[in-house]
Amino acid sequence: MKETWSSIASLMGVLAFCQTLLHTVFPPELRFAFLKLFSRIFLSFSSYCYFDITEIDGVNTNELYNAVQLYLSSSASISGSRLTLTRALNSSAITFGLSNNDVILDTYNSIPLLWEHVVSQRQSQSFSWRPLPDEKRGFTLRIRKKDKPLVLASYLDYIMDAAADIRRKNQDRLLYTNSRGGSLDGRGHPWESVPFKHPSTFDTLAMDPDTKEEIMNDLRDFASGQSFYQKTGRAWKRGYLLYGPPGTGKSSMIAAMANFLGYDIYDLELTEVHTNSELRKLLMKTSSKSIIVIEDIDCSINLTNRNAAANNSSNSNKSPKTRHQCDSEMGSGAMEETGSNNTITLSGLLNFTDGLWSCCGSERIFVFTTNHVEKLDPALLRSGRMDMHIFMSYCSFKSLKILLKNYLDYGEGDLEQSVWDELEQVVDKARMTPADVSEHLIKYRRDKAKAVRELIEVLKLKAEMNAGKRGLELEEEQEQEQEKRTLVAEDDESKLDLHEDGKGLVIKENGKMEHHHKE
Ligand SMILES: Nc1ncnc2c1ncn2[C@@H]1O[C@H](COP(=O)(O)OP(=O)(O)OP(=O)(O)O)[C@@H](O)[C@H]1O
Repeated sequence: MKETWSSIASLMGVLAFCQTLLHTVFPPELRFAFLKLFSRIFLSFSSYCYFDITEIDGVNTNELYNAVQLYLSSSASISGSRLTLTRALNSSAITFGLSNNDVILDTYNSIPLLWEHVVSQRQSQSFSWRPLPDEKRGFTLRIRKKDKPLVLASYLDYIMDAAADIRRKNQDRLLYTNSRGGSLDGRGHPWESVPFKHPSTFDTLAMDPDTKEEIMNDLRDFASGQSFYQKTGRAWKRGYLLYGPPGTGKSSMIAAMANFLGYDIYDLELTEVHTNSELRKLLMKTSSKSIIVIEDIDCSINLTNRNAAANNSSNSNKSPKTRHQCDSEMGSGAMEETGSNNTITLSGLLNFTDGLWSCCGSERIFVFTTNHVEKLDPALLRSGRMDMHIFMSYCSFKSLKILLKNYLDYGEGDLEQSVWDELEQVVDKARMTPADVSEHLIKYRRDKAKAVRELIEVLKLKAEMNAGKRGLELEEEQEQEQEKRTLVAEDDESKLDLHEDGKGLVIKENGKMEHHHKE
């Protein structure tokens, strides 16, 4: 035993001596050159080539490194045996990552690719304006030499796109508002943001399934249409007009759109914007992949103009009216432009949505909502400005089925056919909004059978009321028609009739006839 230890000690001594000799005979520069030469020879005989993607490129952060890290964190790579877990700021999702100096195999178009996460200690820095992390991190991609052109042409782009998608999905979406009277926050941003957590999706939205499918396809085409918009030279934007009575799901539709595409929402409160240049600044500060919403467009423009006019004339300090006040006060000339440069006008707004500014930003969706489509200026409705007009209607039978599924978990077979028939018969006539139906279902949701029974009763009552109202309206219309006819008849009699009968001018007034003979 003692002999073994003494031979190990003497071996170590010899090794230490050799190392000192090596360091003295071969200075570091020579050793480095030798290693380089060796690796070149190795690479020229190897059938693989290697790409290093370092975290920090010089002093700049390498975007590709972050993208690869995210890409490798996607579910496909969770099969690795040792992974790191992270949760980023502003995110509710946990992502997986490759551990230090671990490898993972990926395939792209059936080509095998090996990724290694290389982490080494950084040599201590003497002085730097921008201190670098202690660890030097990077990814090394190993591919077969013959696959190199294909990988370089599309694999890296594919990774960048996939990473952007993952980033969007992981990151909580934000809801931006400009309700600070146009002032900037501490960091000079005109928008305030809060995490956007509206749970509405196209699945929960109660509306005609065909229309829903059409809208979803339209959104899909838009989101994946970069090359189409580039090829045709059109601005990459799309406008939707949502109209219908209050409570039919316009706001829910916007939330569903945002959740479907993973876009942020900018809720543009026009009553807080006072000039066209303010509006331009706000729009310029929106990011791509976002939905810019202008709710109650009829009220917003009207209010601003009216306030501006009031301020100009009396310089009074009136507080802005709410949308609901506006709703009840709306006159028909809502969309008039003031023409003044200092005031936000319809044309100012339309100029932006028309694409004059779109050269500075792309992939934006505009959504305008209104409860009074008939009051909108035709300029706004012109095709090209609003690409799709979506009517959000009262609760139909198809919508009702979705609400019953959402709130009571009742599917086709869960209710007797006679109940479905009864619901189908009254729901259109009742003209209830999905909001009212939802309220009702929430109220009785603990007793599902009662909820349906009560709903049928309410629908019937509303249908009867509507029929009665319609009856009264019809009676009123008939009376008015009759009155009109009487007036016309009376008017006919009292009408002044002038004509020539060859002998002279004949004047017929109130049934009496007078002849004025020619001289
Ligand atoms: N089509 C719908 N599908 C599912 N839920 C709906 C629908 N319409 C309304 N609701 C329910 O009613 C509530 C109010 O609806 P929402 O605010 O989307 O209507 P709106 O048309 O935007 O109303 P307003 O014009 O008053 O803003 C929603 O939170 C949702 O629960």
